[in-house]
Amino acid sequence: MTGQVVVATHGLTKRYGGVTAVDAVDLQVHAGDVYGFLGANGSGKTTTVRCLLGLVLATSGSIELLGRPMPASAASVLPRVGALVEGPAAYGHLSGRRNLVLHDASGRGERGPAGGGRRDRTARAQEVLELVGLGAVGKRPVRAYSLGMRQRLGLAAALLRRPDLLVLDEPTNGLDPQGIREIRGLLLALHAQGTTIFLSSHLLAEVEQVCTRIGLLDRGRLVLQEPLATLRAPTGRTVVVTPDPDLALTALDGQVEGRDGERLLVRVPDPAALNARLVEAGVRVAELGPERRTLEEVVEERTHARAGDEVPT
Ligand SMILES: Nc1ncnc2c1ncn2[C@@H]1O[C@H](COP(=O)(O)OP(=O)(O)OP(=O)(O)O)[C@@H](O)[C@H]1O
Repeated sequence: MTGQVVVATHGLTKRYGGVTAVDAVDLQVHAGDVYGFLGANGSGKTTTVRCLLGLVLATSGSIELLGRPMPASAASVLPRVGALVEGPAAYGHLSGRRNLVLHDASGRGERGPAGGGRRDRTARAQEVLELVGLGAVGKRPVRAYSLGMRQRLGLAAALLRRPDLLVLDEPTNGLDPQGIREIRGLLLALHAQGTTIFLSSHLLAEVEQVCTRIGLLDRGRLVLQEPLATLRAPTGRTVVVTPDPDLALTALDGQVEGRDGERLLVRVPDPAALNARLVEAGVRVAELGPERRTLEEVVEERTHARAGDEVPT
């Protein structure tokens, strides 16, 4: 299954009147990915997710989910997709568990573990409640739930059918750091079990910790789509922190590209070789390692790269 394309779009475009919310986007999500779909507010993430799930119709372009065209194959594809889009809806006067049972019963198409009678549904609901950490409060009415609990209930609903693909739009919205950590752990566990995850978010640090591949939207356009490991690969420079920066500057003769107090950026790709040279020259080294860009730096660079492109209309 790994390597198979589970989400593919070609030239996906969505216009609302004069606003192009999504602009010729070519997405590729492979089986086994945790795909981090990044972009500032209003960049078009939610619209893209809605198009993927057949909730809005694209203006042009094509979409395939799990190898089948969307929305034409929605009836057969969607039962294999778990989705959490823009804040989960639930009946406040009913318990979390009852909401899940209703959700289960109303689902389109039945597959695998889904189906069965009321007892099966209740058991399944309890199972996913426990998975998202709501096992003990499943019988309470949802109106008594905190925002974080509601978010987790939404995630539980998305997991009911043991989906092959999980599509989550800002799943940590409104959660506190503890809640964010819990969702992160859950996503990692699901990923380890083989679920492919498409996660839209504007929280770079979160995405950096769970995702294997990154797509970045900037004003409706996909300006970056690469494995995280590639983006975070060493830049070919080495960072040195030393209490003897002047001595280091002399010893490295022209290879220092930047200096910030005791921190030097050196145009040498091999930290071990550089360390040997510094020690030999009598330079004390406090820290030394390959320079890597953070996801935040990459995103800023790609987003800014287009800032000057704007043609006034
Ligand atoms: N139903 C709609 N009618 C008109 N314009 C819309 C509609 N939905 C979205 N848009 C516009 O499309 C653009 C992209 O919005 P979208 O909600 O997809 O962005 P987003 O990246 O998900 O942002 P956020 O993180 O704020 O949800 C915005 O300019 C928005 O105003």
